[in-house]
Amino acid sequence: MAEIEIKGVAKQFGAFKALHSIDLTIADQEFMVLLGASGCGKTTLLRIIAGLETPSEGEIRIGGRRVDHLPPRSRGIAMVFQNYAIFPHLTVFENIAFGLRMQKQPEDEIRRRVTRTAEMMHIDPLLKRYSGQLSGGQRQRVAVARALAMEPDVILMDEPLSNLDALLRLEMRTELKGILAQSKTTTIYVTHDQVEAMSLADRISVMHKGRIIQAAPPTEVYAHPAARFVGSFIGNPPMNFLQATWVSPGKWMVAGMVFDGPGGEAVKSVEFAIRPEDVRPVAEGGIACDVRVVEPLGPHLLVTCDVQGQLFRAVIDNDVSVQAGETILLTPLVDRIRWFDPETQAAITIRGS
Ligand SMILES: Nc1ncnc2c1ncn2[C@@H]1O[C@H](COP(=O)(O)OP(=O)(O)OP(=O)(O)O)[C@@H](O)[C@H]1O
Repeated sequence: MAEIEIKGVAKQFGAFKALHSIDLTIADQEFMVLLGASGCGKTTLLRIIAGLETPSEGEIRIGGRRVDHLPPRSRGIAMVFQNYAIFPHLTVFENIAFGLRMQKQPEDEIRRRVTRTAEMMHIDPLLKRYSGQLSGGQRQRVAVARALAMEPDVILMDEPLSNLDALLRLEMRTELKGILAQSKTTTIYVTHDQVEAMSLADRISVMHKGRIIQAAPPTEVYAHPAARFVGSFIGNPPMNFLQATWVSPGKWMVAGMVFDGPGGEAVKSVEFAIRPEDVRPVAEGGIACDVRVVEPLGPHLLVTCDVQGQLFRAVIDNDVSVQAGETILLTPLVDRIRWFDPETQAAITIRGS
């Protein structure tokens, strides 16, 4: 069992606070992705879990055992990093065996584990090759095989696919998902690529300025962002936000249309949000959108508009005739509308949404 518990973990670099009291529990065998823009603290959190960095505050437990005072080698983890430290002068076999030799495992055990993980990663025909002669994708597999050969409880990965070209990235992503699901390890995977995060994760922790803003399954993060930041970071193009004005309890005017929204005394102002794919063109009664740019995206059109001085993007079917300079009417799918508090930026939940 390798549940990972992170409690109140903070990290200060001089006067700069890189992490603010992080609380996160990753279940045994869960695939958790840390997602966020450059500098949000993902790598720092991963390095603290690995033991390569000491937290300024907080505790870390792996499988119930407190590890934050233990050296990396005693934590039962294996790591795969962006510049995956494959030794070019060693064969693939010796690269995969590297950690096992450090652990002084017996020779027949080393052979068994190297062969098994090489088969798993489809690099068994390459075992005798020198790693310097491999392609980027093959080197990447060697790095993952080396981590898996340790049979760790936990694998930590920091942008492991970022050096690969787009097609190889896609292939490796699919393979990694399958292999890690079989291997029964608990995985923490750092990326700033939201597509990678969505496709791999059981849960995504969205980080922003040293905090975890939301930790939830990918579909939940996408459909129900807990904060404005999450909606604006996840999704390509991201969520649209429009100002709303109060009409009467539970009714809000948004760009000339009235919608049911948050009610109650406490709600004084709200922001309306809708994903670009959750609007439909209508002949009358929609939000008036002044079309600025139309971009064909294969099956869809990306239409960038101005709505009363606010940027609004719509993804609509490519059989709709629309041109820059026109005004079109778009109506949002009512069950996809989300509301945010402009002050706290937190999502306001209303019944049924
Ligand atoms: N050793 C250090 N000394 C001072 N500041 C640091 C140190 N390491 C990281 N930081 C700062 O802490 C913040 C978080 O860095 P971190 O590397 O964790 O971000 P990240 O989200 O992984 O970004 P990236 O995707 O660019 O790797 C950054 O502002 C970084 O400049």
